Amino acid sequence: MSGLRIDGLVAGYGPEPVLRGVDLDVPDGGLLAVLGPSGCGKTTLLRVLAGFHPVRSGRIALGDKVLADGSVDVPPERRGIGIVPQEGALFPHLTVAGNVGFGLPRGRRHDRVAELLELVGLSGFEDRMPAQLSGGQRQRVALARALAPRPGVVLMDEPFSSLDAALRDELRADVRAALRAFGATALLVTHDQEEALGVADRVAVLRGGVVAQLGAPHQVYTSPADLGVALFVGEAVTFAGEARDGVAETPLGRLAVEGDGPGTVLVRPEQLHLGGEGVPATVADVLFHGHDATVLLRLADGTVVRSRVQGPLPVRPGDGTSVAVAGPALFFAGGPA
Ligand SMILES: Nc1ncnc2c1ncn2[C@@H]1O[C@H](COP(=O)(O)OP(=O)(O)OP(=O)(O)O)[C@@H](O)[C@H]1O
Repeated sequence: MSGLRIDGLVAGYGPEPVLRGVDLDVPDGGLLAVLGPSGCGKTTLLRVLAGFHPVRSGRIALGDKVLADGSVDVPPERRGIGIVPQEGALFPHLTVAGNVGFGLPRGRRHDRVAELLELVGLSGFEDRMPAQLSGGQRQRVALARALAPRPGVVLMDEPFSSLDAALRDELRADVRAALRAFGATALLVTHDQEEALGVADRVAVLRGGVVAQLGAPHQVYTSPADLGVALFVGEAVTFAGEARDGVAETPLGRLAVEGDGPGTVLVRPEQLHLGGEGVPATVADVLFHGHDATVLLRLADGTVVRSRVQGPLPVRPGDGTSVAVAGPALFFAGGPA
C-alpha cells in the first residue's frame, strides 16, 4: 500500500458542485486532517472517498488501485476503507466484541478482537453493550471496528466532537498511538482548528470546494497561504496598514514585515508580550482560562487587541502596561481584513 491520492476531485448534489477540484494525498502511515468550516464539504468528501456518493470527475487511488475516476467506481465494500462515523454509530444490539468482529472471518475473530481492544485500551470490555459505554469508549470501539479488517485507509468524521475537553485530549493521543501502532493511513475531517493542528501530521484547509493550503500544522499556523487561512486556523490580531521598505506602521508600533503596499498586518495573540519595551496599553479586561489567560489591551488609538499570557497573571483590569510583538508579523497584501 502506498497511501491515498486524490486528484482534481469534483462532486456534489446540485448543478454547482460542493467539491470543485480537490487535490490531496495521505502518505502511507500518515494522518491528515481536513479542516474547514461547517458546510464546506467535509462529509461529502468522506462519502465520496468511501464510495457512498459518486465522483463527477477526478480520481481517487489507494496505492496502485484506482477506486474512482471517470470510468471506474469500486463499490464501498471493495475499497479497503475503514470508517469511524460521527459519534461512533455502533450497532446497538451487538456487544463490543460483536461490533469489532463484525465482518471478520469467524476463525480468527476472537484473537483479532482481543488484539484490537488492547490496542484501543479496552481489553476486558468484550461483553459490554454499546449503551453501557461512555462516549469516549464508544469512539474507541468504533476505531477498533474500523481497523479490524486491516483497511488501506481509515476515514474519521469529527471523531472527537461529541466529547468533553479533557476526554478529547486523552482520546486524541490514544487514537494517534493506536493508528501508529497499527501503521494505519488515516484521514479525519473536522471544523475544529485545535483538533486538526493538534492531532494530525498534516492539515489541509478546505475552502470554497478546493484545498486552500496543505502542510504541516506548524507551517499552516505560522505561514498561512493567505489571510483567510490565517484567520481560520487560529486567533489573530489584525491591522489594515501599508508596508514600505519592509516596515508597517501599526498601533503596536513599527513592525518588520515582508511585502509592500496596502494590506493587512497579522500577529497571533501569544506574540503580544506585556511589560518590557513596547507601546503603552491599558488592561481592558482579563479572561482567565486556567492554563493561560486572554488579556484585552486598549492601545493609545483606542484599538482593543487580545494578548495570550502564560503563567502567573502579571496584570489586572485597569492597569497600565506596555505591549511588544515578539517574533515575525505576517503581512497580506490587498484590501483590509
Ligand atoms: N444529500 C444532500 N443533498 C443536497 N445537498 C447536500 C446534501 N448533503 C449535503 N449537502 C450540501 O452540501 C454542502 C456540503 O455539506 P457537507 O455535509 O459535506 O459539509 P460539512 O463540511 O461536512 O459540514 P458540517 O461540518 O456542518 O458537517 C452543504 O451546503 C450541504 O447543505
